[in-house]
Amino acid sequence: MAEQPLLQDEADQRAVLRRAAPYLRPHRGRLAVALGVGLADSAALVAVAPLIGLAADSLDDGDRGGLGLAVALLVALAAAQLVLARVGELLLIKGGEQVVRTLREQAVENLATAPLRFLETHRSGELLRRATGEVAALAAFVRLHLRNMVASAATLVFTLVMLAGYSWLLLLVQLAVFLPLTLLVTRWFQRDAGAAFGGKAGAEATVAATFSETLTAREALQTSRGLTGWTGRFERENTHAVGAARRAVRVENRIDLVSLIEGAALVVLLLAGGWLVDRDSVSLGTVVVFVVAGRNLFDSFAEISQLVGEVQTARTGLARLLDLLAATRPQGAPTQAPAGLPARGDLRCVDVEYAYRADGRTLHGISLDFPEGSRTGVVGETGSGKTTLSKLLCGLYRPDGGAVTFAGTDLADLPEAELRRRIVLVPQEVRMVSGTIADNLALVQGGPDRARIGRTVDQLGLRGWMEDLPGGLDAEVGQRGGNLSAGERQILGLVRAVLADPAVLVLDEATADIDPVTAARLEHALDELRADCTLVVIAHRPATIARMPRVVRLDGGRLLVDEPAGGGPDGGTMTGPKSAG
Ligand SMILES: Nc1ncnc2c1ncn2[C@@H]1O[C@H](COP(=O)(O)OP(=O)(O)OP(=O)(O)O)[C@@H](O)[C@H]1O
Repeated sequence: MAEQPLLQDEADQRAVLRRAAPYLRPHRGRLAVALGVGLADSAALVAVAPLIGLAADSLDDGDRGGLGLAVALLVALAAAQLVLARVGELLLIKGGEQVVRTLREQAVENLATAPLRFLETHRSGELLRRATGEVAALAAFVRLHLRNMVASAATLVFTLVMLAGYSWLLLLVQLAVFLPLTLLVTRWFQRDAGAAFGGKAGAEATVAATFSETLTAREALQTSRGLTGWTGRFERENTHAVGAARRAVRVENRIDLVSLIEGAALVVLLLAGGWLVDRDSVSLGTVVVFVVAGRNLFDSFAEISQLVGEVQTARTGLARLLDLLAATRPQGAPTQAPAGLPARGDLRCVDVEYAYRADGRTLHGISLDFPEGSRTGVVGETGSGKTTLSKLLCGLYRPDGGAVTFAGTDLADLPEAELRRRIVLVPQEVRMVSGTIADNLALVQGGPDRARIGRTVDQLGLRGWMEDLPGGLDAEVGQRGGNLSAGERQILGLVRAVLADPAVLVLDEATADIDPVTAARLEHALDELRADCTLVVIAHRPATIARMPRVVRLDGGRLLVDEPAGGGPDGGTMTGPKSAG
């Protein structure tokens, strides 16, 4: 079984910043300037306390000149701080938003090129949540809290350094009360924060994924049994999510204990300061500096403590997003087609093995040649592995063993765009994007214009059908093509495939939802495709297979029959085991 990176509910929260570094790097200049201005802002704030201390000492000494200077400096500092605070905030928000934008774009790009198996293995709601919800939470953190976080941390450090310059003794007294208790509380918080916040985010993502499945599978769920069972599951997940949110709040509340510790530290500071002034060990101004700066100290610590929850949420979101980016990072994807790769060629699979699960193989040693221009029907009972084979033939899955090659080149060595130019799959369920029919047909590489679309519609004998559609080419297809019937979507899927003019066209039950008369007409038109287009048609409908000169039958993931239809000799190369079928 091919190794699939699986996303975990509780993201890896180690070294989050180091893992985020590649996304920060392009914006490091802007971020450095923003940080520099932020630090200058904090330094200006911290400088207020010594100036008030200077004013207090000048007042105590009757020094009017010193008092005037201190007041003038205070006014200048207040004005500078106002400007620095605003500029720093704007720069930091702008830098942070750029980083978030880079992450968002990368997530969308990675998901658009992620291997099909990765997308199939994860619930789309979960992927959506990581690629949009977590990014939105990060953007909100940047807008609302990042600046406060940086300013508070810088203020805390600068204040400690400044107070140490005034009186080691008073600082030690203050820290002896404040620090050990606060560290204990913080450690208590941190011990459970990762699991609590990760659990909350994971539980919310599960609810979101189930909700999005409710919307996509609502018809199936509307039977009374389906809905009851599903509602029960939704309730259980919801209860779990509420429990996880409560746990996160309880853990977050632990941080509030820091306010109590602050009060105790201030009382101790005033007692010790009064005693030291009484003994002339420190000046009155120094105690004033400690009281004023102490406020900064506690305020910034309180701010940090209050933001710890937000930081943890943002950190968890970032970690979940980074996990998604790591799991979907394009790995060694070829960027250039091998020199001389022809536009047309033989498709071949050699000893192909494939397993979805570790406990059982789906395809066993399939070897088949599809020479250029050949027409092959693939049949087999439900679950025999036809769709799996079609995805391997188109390079949407990588074989666990053996290889699929086009014109002698392993599909794994072809860049995605080159592969799609040559091999196109039309599945039973045709995907559409919102917009008009013309928009959907123009999605083909090269963006065909209306004239070319018109010619292809004519070629497939669909002119009348298209004209009967209200709005014709300009009809809105609705969300996921919901304004069209399943058969109409299939017809458009076929038109789109023919417009792509691939070397190999693989149809997996691509006409199953179309009425037999229209299907026969379309299939006849497909027979008339250019002679060098290889056609592989998977179908249960006998009339569809009857048109094929060669038939391959799968049974339990093994090649049972590979022979010209009706046992004739003109069905193309046969390399697999043959039987009478
Ligand atoms: N995404 C998947 N994850 C796990 N198992 C899968 C997946 N898709 C298919 N299978 C299993 O692989 C086997 C082959 O499935 P496949 O869809 O290839 O059969 P099929 O011949 O195309 O069937 P049908 O005629 O119903 O379309 C089945 O047993 C199926 O349960």
